[in-house]
Amino acid sequence: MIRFENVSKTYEGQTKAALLNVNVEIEKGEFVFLVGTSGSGKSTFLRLVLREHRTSKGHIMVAGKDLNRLASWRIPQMRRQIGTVFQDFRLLPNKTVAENVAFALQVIGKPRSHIRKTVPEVLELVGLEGKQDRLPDELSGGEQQRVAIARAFVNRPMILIADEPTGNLDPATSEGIMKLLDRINRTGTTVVMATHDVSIVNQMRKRVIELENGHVVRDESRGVYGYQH
Ligand SMILES: Nc1ncnc2c1ncn2[C@@H]1O[C@H](COP(=O)(O)OP(=O)(O)OP(=O)(O)O)[C@@H](O)[C@H]1O
Repeated sequence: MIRFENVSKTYEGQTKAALLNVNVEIEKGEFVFLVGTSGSGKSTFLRLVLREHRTSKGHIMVAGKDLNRLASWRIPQMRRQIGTVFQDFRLLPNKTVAENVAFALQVIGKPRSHIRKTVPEVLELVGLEGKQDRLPDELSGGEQQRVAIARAFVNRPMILIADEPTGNLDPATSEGIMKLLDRINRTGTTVVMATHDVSIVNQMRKRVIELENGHVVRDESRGVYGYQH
């Protein structure tokens, strides 16, 4: 589903590479944690998958397509297949819960009848039934993140990218969010999540890819956050 072939990325004006000779293959339906200290290259990895940046060297294949060869006009179409969730939720503050989720479908031209049917379904899936008319600031952080996940998933993307989705949440709330991401993963969606959350990684026992100074230094199935000694 996602393949990095000898990928290096050096940002403009920088001498040090943010990623260096990264080779990674993520299969359809996998759940992968990306870990590593601040600045190790996790966000760069995710941004390259979204084609927010180009590689400096090497190739990235997403669903069989080489991102370097993708015409610019095809990028929005490619991104529709990838849902994104961030630490800071990024909801539209003046739209209700339902409107935030519906908006994701409106912008890709889905018919109104489809939106009317799909939005309540996905709100139920994320556990927000009854809260569809609230504004984001009338919700807890965990609920806001559920809206963001509903919005990312409503279009049933092949891949869900989550950059520190529990970074602003307490441990109990984070656990609920992880259960939800796990449930989404079980529908067949490939999930790639960058995190610093030790206890979550240790609890979930999924594949762990660790980056250090832009290198992959560890790639373990059913891994833990740090090395086991
Ligand atoms: N837009 C940019 N321009 C220049 N350098 C950048 C840019 N974005 C990231 N970098 C550099 O690339 C390296 C990797 O950064 P990246 O954001 O990928 O790390 P990270 O592992 O996601 O860190 P964090 O856990 O703090 O989010 C760092 O040295 C960073 O300073």
